[in-house]
Amino acid sequence: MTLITDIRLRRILDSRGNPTVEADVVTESGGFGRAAAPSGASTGEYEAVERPPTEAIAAAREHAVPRLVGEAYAGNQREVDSILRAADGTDDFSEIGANSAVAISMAAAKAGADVLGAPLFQHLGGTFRGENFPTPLGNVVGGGEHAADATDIQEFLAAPVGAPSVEDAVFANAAVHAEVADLLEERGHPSGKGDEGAWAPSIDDAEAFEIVDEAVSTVQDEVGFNIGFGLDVAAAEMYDADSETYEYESAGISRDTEEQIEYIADLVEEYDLVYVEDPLDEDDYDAFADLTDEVGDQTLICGDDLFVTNTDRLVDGIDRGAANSILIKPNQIGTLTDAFDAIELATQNGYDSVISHRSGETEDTTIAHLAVATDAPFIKTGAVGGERTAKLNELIRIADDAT
Ligand SMILES: C=C(OP(=O)(O)O)C(=O)O
Ligand SMILES: [Mg+2]
Repeated sequence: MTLITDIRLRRILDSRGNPTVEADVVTESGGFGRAAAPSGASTGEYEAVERPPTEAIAAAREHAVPRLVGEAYAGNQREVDSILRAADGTDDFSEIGANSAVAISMAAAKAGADVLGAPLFQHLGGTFRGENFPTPLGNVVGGGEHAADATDIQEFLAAPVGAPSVEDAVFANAAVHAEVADLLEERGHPSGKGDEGAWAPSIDDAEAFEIVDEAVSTVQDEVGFNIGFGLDVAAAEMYDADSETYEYESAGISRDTEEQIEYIADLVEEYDLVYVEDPLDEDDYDAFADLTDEVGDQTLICGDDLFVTNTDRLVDGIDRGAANSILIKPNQIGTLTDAFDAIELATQNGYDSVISHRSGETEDTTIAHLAVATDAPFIKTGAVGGERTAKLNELIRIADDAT
């Protein structure tokens, strides 16, 4: 019943106005799944390769589609994904593009769920999935590669860890986002938004810390539950390999690796940070390990560019005690099977998985289902903006249907 009978690929728009790949998968019994690839801006050096969509689509039509249509079952995700890997023939999806691969992989999962008449999270997670829902990390102020002339740290995140429900958490993040706008206005920094819908004011990180801290406290008092504070430093983007320093350009500060570790450890203390992503360069496992040693019992130290959803890199991290959490972005690795394998390996080794959007997104909601299916403690998918609220609203619907 889930034999794949047709795959269609097309170019559609992403949230930055760039083209991306969308896939439709149809099965023998009329099951249908549609999914689209997201796209990063602060991409990790070791990510699977995103090809220009026209090339990725042509290559997938030539190499992957004929091997899947009439041959693979959408309900058998591992089979679909191993055919995608074999059809590509490289380690990094540089032939058919990780964008074509992930779109087909996710569309096949949705077609498989459709045939079963089950929601995607249940198809992926099975009946014995956990009963928890992820806490959304809401990007409220940001810069780095996501906005020009804004903060050096890429993302200042609200983390409503005490929220009694997904719905309360989603609305709390939106409230922090709105409160930040008021504070920026009061301080004379009216601001536009970056790629993920966070405010992108022309201020330095020190002022952003003050503003987000105040906004989080104000909303916390209003809603009556705990809202934490988190960061995606995206430090690989500010690391200068020649001078071996982290360059904070808006503040005119340069930190060597030791200073960077101490700076981050101090921030964890001062702001009681519950989440710190990519605080160090993507090649520096040892520095990640040192920081994890220092503050890993107080906060999540999450590897995004460090691990790129790749089990080989995660094994290296586990061996060296680098980080205690992994960011999961299916398009970084190319298939849902690879993403699941990374989550499973992480769980077995006491690392928390955080499911994530990309800065370039579509209305696709697969990651909301992936987070619920895998019992992930956090999902990072923005606070406001249509392509972000697509996932947040889907989470609210999933929680509503599942409880
Ligand atoms: C979502 C992120 O940004 P991008 O998609 O640009 O890598 C990130 O760095 O976590
Ligand atoms: Mg990141």
